[in-house]
Amino acid sequence: MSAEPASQPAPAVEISGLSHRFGDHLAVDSLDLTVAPGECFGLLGPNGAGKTTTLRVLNTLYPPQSGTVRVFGLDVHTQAMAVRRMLGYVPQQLSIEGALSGRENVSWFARLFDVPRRERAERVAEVLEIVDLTDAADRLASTYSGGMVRRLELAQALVNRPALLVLDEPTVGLDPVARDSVWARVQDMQERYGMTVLLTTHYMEEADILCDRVALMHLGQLRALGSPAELKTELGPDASLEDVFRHFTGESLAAAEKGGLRDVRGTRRTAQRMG
Ligand SMILES: Nc1ncnc2c1ncn2[C@@H]1O[C@H](COP(=O)(O)OP(=O)(O)OP(=O)(O)O)[C@@H](O)[C@H]1O
Repeated sequence: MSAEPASQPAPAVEISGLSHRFGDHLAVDSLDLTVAPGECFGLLGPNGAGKTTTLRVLNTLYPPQSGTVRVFGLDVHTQAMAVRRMLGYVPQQLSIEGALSGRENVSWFARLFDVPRRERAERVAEVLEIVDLTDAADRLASTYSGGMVRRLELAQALVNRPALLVLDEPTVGLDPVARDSVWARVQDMQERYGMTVLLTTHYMEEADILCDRVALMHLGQLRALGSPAELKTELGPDASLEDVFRHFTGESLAAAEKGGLRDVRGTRRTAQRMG
């Protein structure tokens, strides 16, 4: 009897022919993308490239208008609840409640994501420890610095031990030390639990260091795909990932960062409202 062929593990993310319109505007245009399990994958591109829209379809927030999106083989449209259980998501906008303590914020997410009641307190303490917020856990979140708020959001996203962690510009508006601290936690989690990470960032040096592969999007379309090293080598011996970005989008990073600053101001306004 011939042996059964070994079945391939499903990709962590499989996007085929995804398009998404807002009225007449085509925000995502026939996107095909596959992310392997365990990979750290960066979705890059200037403001308005379609990155957040893609993540929102993936996160089951928007139903796919055309094409298919699967997370570990599960269809985001027909198996949305099962997909949500596999996901941790840190959105661009702040998602924490300033009038609750750090611990209460994470506990609330643990309830929301069906972490069994008996395990909740322990899991909440575990993720607060991972993001180095144990000492501050019982302070109101409105007293946290920007970096602490981002680390708290990371703790929220991690509390259900997601197989896929989706981060939409998690370090925007943070100083370099706080940014490093967020990424160190993400890498630690990835190593500990073999998590797949899909992130967007406007910081090319971060993408270069952190990501196994990156996709460059522009005007809703995929323009380049590969490891940072491959993309840089294709462009020239001394090319940086910023050069690759400029080459494929025709935009300067300064323009992209201008949008980033807009986001920072928005983030800060939200933080002020919280506090
Ligand atoms: N809810 C919406 N209604 C109308 N247009 C939208 C909506 N959300 C996004 N868009 C438009 O779709 C396009 C893609 O937006 P998206 O937020 O996905 O881009 P992005 O690559 O994430 O940009 P950024 O880096 O600024 O976050 C943009 O032109 C944007 O203005």
